[in-house]
Formats: sequence, structure tokens, C-alpha cells
Amino acid sequence: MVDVDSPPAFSSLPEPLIGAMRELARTKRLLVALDFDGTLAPEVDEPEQARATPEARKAVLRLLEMPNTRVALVSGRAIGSLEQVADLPDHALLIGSHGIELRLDTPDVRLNLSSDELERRGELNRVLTDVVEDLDEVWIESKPAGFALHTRLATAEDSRIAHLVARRETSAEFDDLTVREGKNVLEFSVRSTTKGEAIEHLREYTGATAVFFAGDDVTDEDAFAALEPDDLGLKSGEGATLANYRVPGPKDVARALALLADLREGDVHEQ
Ligand SMILES: O=P(O)(O)OC[C@H]1O[C@H](O[C@H]2O[C@H](CO)[C@@H](O)[C@H](O)[C@H]2O)[C@H](O)[C@@H](O)[C@@H]1O
Repeated sequence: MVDVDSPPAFSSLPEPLIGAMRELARTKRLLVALDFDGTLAPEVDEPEQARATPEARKAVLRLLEMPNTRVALVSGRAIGSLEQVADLPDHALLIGSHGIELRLDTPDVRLNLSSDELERRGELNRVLTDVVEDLDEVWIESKPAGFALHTRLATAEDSRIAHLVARRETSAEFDDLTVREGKNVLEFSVRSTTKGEAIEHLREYTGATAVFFAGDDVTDEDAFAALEPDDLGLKSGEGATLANYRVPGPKDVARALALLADLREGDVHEQ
């Protein structure tokens, strides 16, 4: 129940977004699909230190317990890393590595790399290790199907060199590598999938009649592109987007999720 004496936190959300969420909350089977870094969790220098804001976490935990409502995290992180930083109950659906890894209602993560893919991953490791060797604060994060080259703490010059040389050296060695650029990160993968494919898969898996997706980065645009007219896309932060609504960052994403939980519970009264 909303306390009418103090304005609800979500009153800072754009009115059109509130209206669209009222509509969305009435859907029969709702899928709430969420990017993690930059959306639920503010950006930090060390990826393993990232955590969802307490408000976002609380709203996600509420949504997870609601009937006819499924919650999924759709992340670029490897699932092992996502499990650790998100720390959600087992019935949260997890998509990792931009759609390559799936943990859907079983403890097992579905990812069967072929021997050819494993071999190419090994070669990729060798190439990228050479690239970062002489650059300060440029490092590679290992993932099941590839690597993320991080430059967050590097100088602008070292970042530029790292991106340039990594792209050049990998394209000289491989002709079918998937390369994705994100916030202070360049990701290389031996298997190609997108968050858009992840949304399509989750829509079918959950039988959702409408989808809410929130994301902040370039790779989230594939997910926004996969949304349908009855869905709702929420962009966190700046940058060009296909999403129909935008908020400044994780604090307001958390407010939107709390509102969605209130509306879904039928607990918000018309003011
Ligand atoms: O799809 P996401 O859930 O948004 O994951 C994208 C990448 O997130 C992580 O890196 C980013 O966040 C870090 C923590 O804030 C930050 O230090 C880094 O600069 C960002 O690029 C993660 O490490 C990557 O593996 C994910 O692909």
C-alpha cells in the first residue's frame, strides 16, 4: 500500500512510463528481463564488486515470488560471475555471455562448445594475452566462450591502442569471431548469439504475454529490438536507443521495478 502522506519514490518517474507500466502490469504472464551491470548495479572498477542497488534487489525478489511472473537476468557476464554478483534464488532465470549460456530452472548451465570452438578459444586467449602484455590497466576477463578486454582504468591512449591492436590481431587470425563493444570493454567470442535471441528464447520458454526489458549498453539494443508492441523497453542512462522509455540510471530502474511490483500486486491505488 502506498503511503499517501509522502510522495511515492516512483513519482519521479516520467508520467508516460508510469502509464505504460500500469498497462504492462495487467498482462496475464509477465516476463521481467533485466540486464545487470549499469542497469541493476551501478558501474564499479572491479567487475566482481558490482552489486544491484538494495532497492533493485528488493524489487526483483518481490517480482520473483509473484504468480504468473518470471524474472530473468540477461547479461554479458559468464553465468558463474552473474550467479556470484546477483545472488538470486534458483528460480531466477539466468542468461549469460550475451545469450550463449542459459540456466533455466535447472542447476545446469547449457553450453556445449565443440572441439573446434574450444581450440579457437585457446588461440584467442594467446592473441589477446599478447595484446595486453605491455599496456597498463588493460586486462582480459575469461569467459566460457571467449574473453572481455577491459580498459576502464587505462589511459585513453592505452584504451585506444588496446582496442585497435586487439581488433587487428584477432581479425588477422579469425574470420568468424563475434566482437561486441560495451562500456570500457571489447568482447570476443567464438560463438555468436545476441541478447535479442535470448529474449525470444525466454519469451517462448516462459509463455510470456508481455515482456519488460531494461538495459543500459550497446549490446542491450539487440534485446530492445526483439521487443513487441505489448512489451516495454526501458533504457538506463545515456546513448542512442530503441527503447521506448528512458531513466537516468540504476536508481530509477529500481524505482520502476518497485512500481511494477506494486502494480502487479494490485497494491497501488489511483491517487
Ligand atoms: O550485460 P551486462 O550485465 O551489463 O554485463 C556487461 C559486462 O559487465 C561487466 O563489465 C562492465 O561492468 C563492470 C562493473 O561495473 C565494469 O568494471 C566494466 O568496465 C564494464 O565493462 C563484466 O565484467 C563483463 O563481463 C560484462 O560483459
